[in-house]
Amino acid sequence: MPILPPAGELAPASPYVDLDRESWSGLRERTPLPLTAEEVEQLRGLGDEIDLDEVREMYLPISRLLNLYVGAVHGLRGALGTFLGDPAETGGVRETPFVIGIAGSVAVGKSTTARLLRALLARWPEHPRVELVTTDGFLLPNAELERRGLMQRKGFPESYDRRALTRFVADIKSGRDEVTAPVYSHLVYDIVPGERAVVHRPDILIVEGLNVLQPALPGQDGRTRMALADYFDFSIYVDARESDIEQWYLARFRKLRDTAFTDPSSYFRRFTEVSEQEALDFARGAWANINRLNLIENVLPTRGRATLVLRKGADHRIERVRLRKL
Ligand SMILES: Nc1ncnc2c1ncn2[C@@H]1O[C@H](COP(=O)(O)OP(=O)(O)O)[C@@H](O)[C@H]1O
Ligand SMILES: CC(C)(COP(=O)(O)O)[C@@H](O)C(=O)NCCC(=O)O
Repeated sequence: MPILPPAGELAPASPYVDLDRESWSGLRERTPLPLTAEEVEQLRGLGDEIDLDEVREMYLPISRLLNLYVGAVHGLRGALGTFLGDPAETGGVRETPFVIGIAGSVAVGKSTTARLLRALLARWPEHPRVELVTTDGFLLPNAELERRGLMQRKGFPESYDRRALTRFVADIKSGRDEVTAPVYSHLVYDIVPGERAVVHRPDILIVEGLNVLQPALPGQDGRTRMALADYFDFSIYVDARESDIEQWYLARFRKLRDTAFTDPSSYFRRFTEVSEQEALDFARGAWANINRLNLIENVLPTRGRATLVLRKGADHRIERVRLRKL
């Protein structure tokens, strides 16, 4: 039975506003659609069914909201600059990039969301330079994962160099001209030796990855460390039913078996040489023992921290949107 507050007292306000498709879609107002059907097709990931109507109805309101947030945060930075005196002397707080984190399970479609938002946000004249980085570049190399007994934990928080990832975003946030990150290859399933991705002072930085909303690591000597999310101005959690995500993961594995896995340098090439049934048995195991476990133990518990939760249905269309208002 629900416990009612004593007469005269208000129930605690929910920190979220929950909207269905129709209500959310109306919030795009007159935001123009700057993409064509062909561009959407190029941006969407393998198996992600998003089309131009979905972008117009559900992604344009996100673009409008983020444009308003960027303006508001710049206003706040102006206030901080005024308080601190000459902004140039205080590290130019006004010019700090706006940072967006995008979290969610393996195979939920984070990278499609991130690429679409990058394209939509870059069309606003106020913030044309939008950079996108994925956190996989900060995975420990396979040799190190093996040394630590973590090869079956790829994607779990402990499989990343979390300090380097946080430092990377902190450096961009502090307005450095050029910041670099290691690069991960899905094809060879490892960090690419010697390769670096370069980020040059963007107006907006999008950081996409499984664990971007994880709390801070406990520091030594009782000192508090900064978490990656402490550098975010806005965060998005891409959500869906666990059974739908599993189906998307398996369908993608089947498609990859006919495409990327046939490349001689693919780590998964052996699955093109066994029956589809055997390959899918492996994928089911990887889902159950690695990715589902990580979703339940680490990723899903961070959902409540996101500014915006996009809940997708089995057809990949966003069914509901939850926006943090407090
Ligand atoms: N084994 C693989 N080989 C090639 N590409 C892959 C492989 N696994 C995942 N990808 C691609 O990597 C990207 C990130 O995938 P993932 O981490 O599952 O996140 P999401 O599906 O939420 O974007 C996707 O574009 C996906 O298609
Ligand atoms: C590379 C990933 C850990 C995702 O990295 P992210 O960019 O989210 O940090 C993930 O896509 C992955 O490959 N997981 C390993 C388990 C598997 O092969 O399904």
